[in-house]
Amino acid sequence: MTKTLLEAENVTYTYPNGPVALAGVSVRIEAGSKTALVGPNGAGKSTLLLMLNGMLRPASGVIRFDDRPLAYDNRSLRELRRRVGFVFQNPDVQIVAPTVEQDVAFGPVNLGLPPDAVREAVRDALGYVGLRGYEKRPPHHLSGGEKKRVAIAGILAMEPAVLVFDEPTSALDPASSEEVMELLDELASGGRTVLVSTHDVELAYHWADSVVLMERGGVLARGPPEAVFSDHALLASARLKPPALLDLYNELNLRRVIDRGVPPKSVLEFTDRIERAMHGHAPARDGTGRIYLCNADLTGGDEVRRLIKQGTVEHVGAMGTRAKEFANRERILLDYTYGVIDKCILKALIGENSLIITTGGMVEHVHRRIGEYSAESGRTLAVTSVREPEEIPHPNNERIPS
Ligand SMILES: Nc1ncnc2c1ncn2[C@@H]1O[C@H](COP(=O)(O)OP(=O)(O)OP(=O)(O)O)[C@@H](O)[C@H]1O
Repeated sequence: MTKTLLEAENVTYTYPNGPVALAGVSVRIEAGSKTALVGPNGAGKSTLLLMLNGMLRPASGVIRFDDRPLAYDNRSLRELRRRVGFVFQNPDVQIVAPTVEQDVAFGPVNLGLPPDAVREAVRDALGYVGLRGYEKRPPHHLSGGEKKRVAIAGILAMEPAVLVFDEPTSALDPASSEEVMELLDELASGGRTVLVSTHDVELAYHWADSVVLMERGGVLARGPPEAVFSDHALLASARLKPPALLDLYNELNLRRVIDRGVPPKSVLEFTDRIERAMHGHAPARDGTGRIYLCNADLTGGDEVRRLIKQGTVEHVGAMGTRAKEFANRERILLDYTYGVIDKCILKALIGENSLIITTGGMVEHVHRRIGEYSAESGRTLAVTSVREPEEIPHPNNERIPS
C-alpha cells in the first residue's frame, strides 16, 4: 500500500494584482514516487510547488503533509522545510554564501546541528552531487550545472523526505540535464519522494512514474505518463506535444505493426518490441557482446585502462556521480554518462563489448537490471566483473541466467 505524503485539496490562489494562478487544484504525491507536474508556461506549476513547501499559502483549500494540514507559524514552517526541500529553478536565488562549503552548511547550521555533524552533512552532500574538492570555491564562479548541484547539496544536507525541484533542467545543456535527472533517480531509489515541474514531456515520460498535467491553474489529467501522454487532444489543449517514442509506438500500433502492450519507455524496449513483431519472437543471440562491470570503490584505474587499451571494451559508461569522478580522476574518457545500462545492453545485442563503471549499491542495481532484461527478453547476457586479483567474485558474476 502506498501512502500519500503530500496533498493539495481544492487549492486556489490569486497573486496580488495578478491572474488566478490556481483555480481549485487537487493532487496527491505518494511516498517514494517520482512525480512530474507537466504543463505549459503559466499553468500554475511553480505556484503549486511553492504551496507544497509552505512558501505560499492557499487562499482556499488545504495542503497536507504526512496527513496533517500545514500550519503557517514560523516553527511549523521551519520543520516543514526541513522535511520538504525545495530547489529553485534559478540556483542563484538559492545560493547565499561566499563559498560552496558555507553555502551547503547554511541549512544544517540553521537547524542547530553541532559543528561535527555539520561538517559530515556537508561532506556527504557534496560527495553525493559529485562536488568534493569544490569546498572553497565561490559559487558565483561555477557553471550553471555546478551551481544547480550546489543548490541540491544544500537541500540534501538537511536530509529531507521530499525533494521538490522547480524546472530542474532549465538552462542546462542536454548532458547536464540527463545527469541531474539521474541524480534525481538515485535520490528516489534511495527512498526519497521526488517531485519536479517541467514542460518537457520527453523528460517526464522517461523519468516520472506519475504525471499531473496542468493548464490555466487547473489539473487536466493525472496518472502514469504513458496513459496521460497518449491523449493527443488533452495534450493539445495544454499546448504540448506527445513524447516522440510514445507517439511512434501508438502510430505503429494503430497500423497493427506492433501489438498493444505496455508502451516502451526507451530505445532498447522499443527495438525489442519491433524485433519481436518482425520475427514473432526476440531472436536468440548467444555469443553476444559482453558487459564488463567495474566497482570503482574496489578497483583501480589501471585495470580499466588496460581493458580499453587492449580493445577488450569498445564503449565506456559511468553511472552515478562518484563513478564519474573516478573516471575523471583516472582520465578515462566516457562514451555514456546517462542511460548507461540500456546503452550497454544495446551494444551487447549487436555483439559489442562495453564497460560500466559504478560504485556501492549501484553495482547490485546493474546486476538486477541486466538480470531482469535477460528474464524478460529470453536473452542471456554475460556480465564480467572487473576486479583486482584479491577481490572476491560477485555471486551473479559471469552469466546472468535468462
Ligand atoms: N509573483 C507573481 N506575481 C503575479 N503573478 C504571478 C507571479 N508569479 C506567477 N504569476 C502568474 O501566475 C500564473 C501561474 O504562474 P506559475 O509561475 O505558477 O506557472 P508555471 O506553470 O510554473 O509557469 P512556468 O513554466 O513559466 O514557470 C501565471 O499567469 C503567472 O503570470
